[in-house]
Amino acid sequence: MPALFDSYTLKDVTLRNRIAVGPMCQYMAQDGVPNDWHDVHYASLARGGAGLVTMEATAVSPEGRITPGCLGLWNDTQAAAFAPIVAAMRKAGAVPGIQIAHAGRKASANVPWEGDDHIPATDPRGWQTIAPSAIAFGENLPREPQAMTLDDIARVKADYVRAAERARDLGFGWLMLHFAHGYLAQSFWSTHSNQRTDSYGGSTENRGRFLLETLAAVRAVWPENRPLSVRFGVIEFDGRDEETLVESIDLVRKMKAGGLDFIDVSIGFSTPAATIPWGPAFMAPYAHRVRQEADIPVSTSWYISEGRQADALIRNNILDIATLARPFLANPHWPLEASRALRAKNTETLLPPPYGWWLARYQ
Ligand SMILES: NC(=O)C1=CN(Cc2ccccc2)CCC1
Repeated sequence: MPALFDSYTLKDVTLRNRIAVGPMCQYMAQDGVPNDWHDVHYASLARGGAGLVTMEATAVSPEGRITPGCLGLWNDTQAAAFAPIVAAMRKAGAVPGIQIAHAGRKASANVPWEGDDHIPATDPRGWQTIAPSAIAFGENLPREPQAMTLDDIARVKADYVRAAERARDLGFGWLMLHFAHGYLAQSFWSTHSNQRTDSYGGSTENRGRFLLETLAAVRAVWPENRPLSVRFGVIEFDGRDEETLVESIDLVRKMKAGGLDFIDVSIGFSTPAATIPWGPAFMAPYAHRVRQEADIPVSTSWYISEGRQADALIRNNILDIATLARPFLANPHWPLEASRALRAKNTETLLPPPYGWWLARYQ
């Protein structure tokens, strides 16, 4: 029976435990370049003992950023600044992961604590966004995106490939494509946002095309022996959940056939008219359903916060990995808290010696 502090091996990568730090936008970059904020943030998360630390949504192009403060991996200056962060995460014993992303019609926004809304068209900090169709998300993100041409689609796929190559060459051990949360890839899948009449819109096959083509293009350059995952919104909580789940699980099967190794199951967030059933580990049942029906290892996040809760999800084979995000903002050493709750005997090795040696003694 697997447990939270068991190792996990996928392809040639082994995580020291089943705990993953999920990607969390920091919005602290300039021109997409990592700086001392990211250096300290990611090193401290890795030193906290998690098996996998996935860096935040990193844009594959300038217009793919959610905000001007997002990280990017579209040029060599950015790539060079990631190198010491990857090294620090590895040195701390975590597998370094990264999420590469394009925000689509949710791009060109102010950071959450400065409005969490679209930058006005008159403000030079913003930019014209692109999406499958010229349909705005609404509410705090009212600006209408430009409908993508087939050339735009080809370019963005190529941008994903270039970012994946840079992540590969930087030595990241785990790559996650951001196919969730109403951003570009999710917006091709959802009829809330995709009303194209060409081969990228209409049928489920057409709406899944951008995701499958992008996955295939990235798979071709991402090493076969390193896990390739996606974070994908399988449900919208928009009143059509069963229909969306069935279609989404079928698309996950196609992604697996296309070389996907792992999926982090999340929410579509394609419409402001969603009713999210917030609650303890509320996405775990959906993730488990994807795991069983698409026969692929899964993680999920969302309101997983306690050691025993996370351990139960692993022990009962609900999830293969437990992804936590905000609990790690509150406590980068969350795995220590969990190991104490579970009376695990790994404090000595969980944290680096300057911490772990003392914490394992003189209780
Ligand atoms: N880059 C991402 O995937 C982000 C996801 N978020 C999770 C979230 C979504 C909706 C409501 C609460 C939290 C917050 C902002 C950035």
